Amino acid sequence: MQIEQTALSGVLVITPLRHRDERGFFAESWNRRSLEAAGLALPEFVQDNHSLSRQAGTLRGLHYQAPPHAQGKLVRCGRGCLYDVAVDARRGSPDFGRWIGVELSEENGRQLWIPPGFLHGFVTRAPDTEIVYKCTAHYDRDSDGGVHWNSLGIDWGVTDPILSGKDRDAPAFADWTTPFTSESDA
Ligand SMILES: Cc1cn([C@H]2C[C@H](O)[C@@H](COP(=O)(O)OP(=O)(O)O[C@H]3O[C@H](C)C(=O)[C@H](O)[C@H]3O)O2)c(=O)[nH]c1=O
Repeated sequence: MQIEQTALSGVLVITPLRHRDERGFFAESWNRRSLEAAGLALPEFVQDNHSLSRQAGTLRGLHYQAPPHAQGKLVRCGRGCLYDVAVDARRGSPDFGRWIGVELSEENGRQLWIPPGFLHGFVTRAPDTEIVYKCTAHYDRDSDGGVHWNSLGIDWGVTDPILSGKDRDAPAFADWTTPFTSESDA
């Protein structure tokens, strides 16, 4: 397994080892003991999510859950290809408002660890793309929120994505008050 830092402190790319043979491959997509042996102790996960987006150019984001329901997410692409984006939303952070994007695909097997306190979104780069991700807090509809995808200068590679009504109407980052007041509050 490989663990790589990104330009955002705390956001990591984790790539499990794939054991390949003539049938295909086998990989341990999640193994707490292996990560801890590599010096990475992630919080406990309590919920797994799975969504399918039928068309390329589908954008879901930028989403968060406010404290005390803030979610850390370990994201991977089970089928297809997507561009996954994390934005630091912690007002106390030197990276506040900064973003990174990573291509996750069934081919590259990469995973993105996004700690609580970050906005999360992705845009699909292939039809019938499936995302699966582990969350450190349960879904809480009342603390679920969003920021407009096109209000942070993120280069999504699309100009007219397929969006939910919620995402189309989300507030711009500049007009939004983050609920994450410091790293400890995330
Ligand atoms: C997130 C969630 C949603 N739902 C229900 C609520 C709606 O009836 C339906 C679709 O929800 P939504 O439109 O919020 O789904 P996405 O647009 O994929 O939202 C997700 O996309 C971004 C990328 C994320 O990181 C979040 O996990 C989440 O915000 O599933 C649940 O029952 N449980 C859940 O955990």
